[in-house]
Amino acid sequence: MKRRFSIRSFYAIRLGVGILTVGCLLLANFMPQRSIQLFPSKRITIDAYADNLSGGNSVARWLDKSTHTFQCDFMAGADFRYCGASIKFFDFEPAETVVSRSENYDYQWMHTVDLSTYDALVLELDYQGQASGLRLFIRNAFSQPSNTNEHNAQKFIYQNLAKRELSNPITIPLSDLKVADWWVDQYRIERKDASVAVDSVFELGIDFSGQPPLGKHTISVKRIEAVGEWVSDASLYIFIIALWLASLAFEGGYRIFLLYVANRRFRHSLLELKDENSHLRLTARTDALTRIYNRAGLETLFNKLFPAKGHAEFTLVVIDLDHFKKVNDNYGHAAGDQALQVVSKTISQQLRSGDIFGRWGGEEFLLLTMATGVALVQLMHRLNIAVEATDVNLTAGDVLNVTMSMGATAARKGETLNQTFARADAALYNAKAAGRNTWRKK
Ligand SMILES: Nc1nc2c(ncn2[C@@H]2O[C@H](COP(=O)(O)OP(=O)(O)OP(=O)(O)O)[C@@H](O)[C@H]2O)c(=O)[nH]1
Repeated sequence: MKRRFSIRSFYAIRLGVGILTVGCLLLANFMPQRSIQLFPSKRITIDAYADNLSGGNSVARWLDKSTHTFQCDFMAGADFRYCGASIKFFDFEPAETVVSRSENYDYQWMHTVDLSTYDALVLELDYQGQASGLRLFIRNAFSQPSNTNEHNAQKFIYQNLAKRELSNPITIPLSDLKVADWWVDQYRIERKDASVAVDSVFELGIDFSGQPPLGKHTISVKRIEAVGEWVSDASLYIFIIALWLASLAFEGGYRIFLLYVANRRFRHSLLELKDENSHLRLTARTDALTRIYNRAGLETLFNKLFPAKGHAEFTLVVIDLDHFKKVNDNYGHAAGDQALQVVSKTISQQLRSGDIFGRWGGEEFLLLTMATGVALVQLMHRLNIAVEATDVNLTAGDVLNVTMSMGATAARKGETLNQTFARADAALYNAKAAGRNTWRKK
């Protein structure tokens, strides 16, 4: 299996993730802020209003609509003096954007803006007058069954702006905004609903904090913008941590996978070695021509049985093909080989599973059998008859029959292989002397 990753690849991945981390941090620092211009805009109306709408004497009027400059003329009369400008959002472009509420003004709010993904509001205002400061206010749609459509019942959020701040653009973090106490009191808002929300803003306004001094005050609303980061610090850090965790998890997982593969390969080669080993052991003990035990194989087994533990427990039989030289001389060596193969197969077929049969060398075989007495006699006869009756069909087309002579002897207690073998060999000699194709026992 081809390895796609090496340890060096992991270092490369770590370096890549490191570079990506630094890149993200730099990008987050140098990336321009995300912003939305709320004012001026074509899809808004800005209207100036004052307490003369509710029975007071203060009036609001536009001095210059093109610069959104209006004047509040506070006059005594109302219990609570007010005057300001209100910006409302639309999803279409209204015919007129700069209006006065006293002129046939429609209160319905048309469209909401979600500012919750921003961090701050930036305001540019101009103020001429004797008040200590102005107030930015926001109304966010607040749906309670009882007050769904009532304009004043919508969540009122504000921040006071000191007069001295107004000479420059002011940045008001959204987290600095407050929910007005009067709104909470008046509408008996539960504490869980009394927190700042800017997800459905439908009105932004500039008016006065507290009770402003009587007289004329001039306000120009130049610009209102919401600004924020493209990616919050929290998201950025979560992303970086997730990136590292993912790369480390990948690395860990892949290392485990590599270990698993290496382990499997190791186990596989171990099995192969085992197979090879047993194959070698088998070949070392097997005769290449006849596929029965060879001399080494027989000796290994005989070493466990000799010196003989008991008396006449088993019989050792030496088998020798008769006049085999003639077979070779008359039919050729290859025919002799074929005869050896056929004879060893024929003998094997006559044996029991406990019998040990192998080629001792040349045309000589050894058989160690548990058969003794009558069983041995029967076996010996059977073997002589079977071999004699088996045709050796030579490749050249000739059919050959071979015979064999056998010498058998029972192993005596304490005897070595050589001692038993010598007696069996003497018995074989007797069989040969008796005319061959027979067996003798000693
Ligand atoms: N084809 C072949 N011949 C073999 C092999 N091993 C031994 N021989 C031959 O077997 C013959 C054995 O001959 P001898 O020992 O003289 O005995 P024999 O001709 O079988 O006669 P007796 O044993 O007296 O019956 C020799 O010609 C060997 O060359 C072998 O692996 N293949």
